This record gives sequence, C-alpha cells and structure tokens, in this order.
Amino acid sequence: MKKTPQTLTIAGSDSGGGAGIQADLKTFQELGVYGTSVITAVTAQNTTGVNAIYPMSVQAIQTQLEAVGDDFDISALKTGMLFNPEIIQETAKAIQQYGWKNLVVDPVMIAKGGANLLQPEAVEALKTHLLPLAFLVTPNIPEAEALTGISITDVFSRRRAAERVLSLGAQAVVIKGGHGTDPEYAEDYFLHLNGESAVFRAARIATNQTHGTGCTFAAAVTAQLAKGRELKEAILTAKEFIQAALSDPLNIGKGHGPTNHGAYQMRRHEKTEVNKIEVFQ
Ligand SMILES: Nc1ncnc2c1ncn2[C@@H]1O[C@H](COP(=O)(O)OP(=O)(O)OP(=O)(O)O)[C@@H](O)[C@H]1O
Ligand SMILES: Cc1ncc(CO)c(N)n1
Repeated sequence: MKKTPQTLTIAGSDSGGGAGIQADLKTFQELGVYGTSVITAVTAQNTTGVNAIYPMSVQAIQTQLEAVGDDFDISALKTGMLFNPEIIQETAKAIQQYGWKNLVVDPVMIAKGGANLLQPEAVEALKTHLLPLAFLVTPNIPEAEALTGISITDVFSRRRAAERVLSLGAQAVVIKGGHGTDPEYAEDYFLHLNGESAVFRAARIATNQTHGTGCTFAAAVTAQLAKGRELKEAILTAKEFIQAALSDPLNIGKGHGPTNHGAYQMRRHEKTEVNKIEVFQ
C-alpha cells in the first residue's frame, strides 16, 4: 500500500493565517504531503503586526511532540518560531529521540513589523542545540547576520556568512534574499558542506504582500524533501512556489498581506516571464 509522505512543522500559530503553522500546513497540502504540527506559541497577529505572543509550556510542547512522534512516520520536518531556549532544547531533544531526518531550520527571529519571535538570548541555544541537527538552515539576511556576526553587504560577505553557518554544524544553508537591496532580483544563496554552491534568482516583485514568505519557502523545501527530492531540486521548487505565491496576489488585509499559497498549483505562473527562476551554479 502506497503511503502519503508525512511532514511536521514545529512553529508558532499566526491568527492572520499567512505565516507560521498556517502557512506551513497550506504549503504542505498544496505540494501533496500530509502535514502535522506542534504549536510552540500562539500569536495574536494580522497583516499589520503582532499584538501578543503566548508561548506554550515546555510540557505542552513535549506532549505534542510525543503524540506526533509515537504515531506518524515523519520523512521531513521544519522548525519556525521557537521563541525561547527551553522550547529550542525540547525540540532538539525530540528530533534526536525520534531520529527525525531532513530537518529544515527556519531561524525565525523578528516579524516584519519588528516583534521579537525569538528572545534575543535564545539565539545561542539555536546555534548550539538545533543547527547541528539541520539538513538545511534558511536564514534571511538579518538572521544570517545575527547567527554569524558577519554584516552581509556583498556576495563575498554573504559567502563568508554561509560558511560560518555551516561551521556551526548545519549540512547546508540558504541565505534568502528577500531583504536584499537589489531592486531587480530576489536572490537566494545556497552553500552545502560538500562545497556545492548555487544562486537561485527570481525577479523581485514590487509588492507589500510578503507576510510569511520565509515560512512558506521553508515549508515548500520540507514538502519536497519528504517526497524524496534532492536538496537543490527541492529549493528550486520552493523558489518557484514562493514566486508564484507573490506574483498572483490575494489582496487581503490592511498591511503586509499574505502570499497566495494556491497560486503554484493553479499553474497560471507557468505562462509568465516574471516567474522564471534562474539558477547559477
Ligand atoms: N519582493 C520579492 N520578490 C520576489 N521574491 C521575494 C520577494 N521577497 C521575498 N522573496 C523571496 O521569498 C523567500 C523568502 O525570503 P525572505 O528573505 O522574505 O524571508 P523572511 O524574511 O524569512 O520572510 P518572513 O519573515 O516574512 O516569513 C526567498 O526565496 C526570497 O527570495
Ligand atoms: C507565527 C509566526 N511565525 C513566523 C513569522 C515570520 O514570518 C510570523 N510572522 N509569525
């Protein structure tokens, strides 16, 4: 009997539905894998900002992890908002206990409106407990800077920051370019411990409907890994997925609107020039 690939997201809930657990589950569904979830924190949030954060107790997280781990065959998983050092440690412990492979760590730190989704003192815990377990880490530019202490100003410092992330124990890294200054392109830089590197380049889309781009991108990589895709191929699909989600807007909310998680499967993007992804090895 053929089994559907099963995935897990360990992340925060976004009441606005565009980021966090909600973005992850929508993305999993769109890419044809089964999604389970462990909620680390509930946020009261919409497209204009984060009004409140309610972290779950360590016990609540532990029992959710057990419920998932005791029943499902998780072939790939991702972490998002982990908020504090205790949650990070509990998460790392369960990943090791259950032997979960294909871990994508999205080191979520600060929401677009400026709210701290990770306590500043938890960055160290992320580096010591979680990065060594990661198959892929997907920082945006400010997150890569916070993890490495390197200021990313050009392709050389971007490469050095990627190398520094790998030296923390991750097998591969993508430094996402959403926060880059290039007005024409959104470029993501990939580096693997085996020396392979690649640039994934898409046309930058002039939009403020970018809420949850990072979560969606990492969830798409996770879904593809769960289906057995090779890592770089999985990243390419994730880039196509987020480009489609950005270029076919939903026009929802008063602030940074959510991306359109259904756009990729509607396949309208295949006909448009703006959705071409270039890969430079
Ligand atoms: N305006 C844009 N046009 C095209 N691609 C974009 C744009 N903004 C972000 N992206 C892409 O979206 C993906 C996520 O990158 P980004 O740097 O925005 O992540 P993030 O800051 O973690 O997102 P968030 O915190 O909102 O979840 C990357 O592939 C990036 O290149
Ligand atoms: C719950 C949650 N996770 C991640 C992000 C980052 O987009 C967010 N805004 N909210």
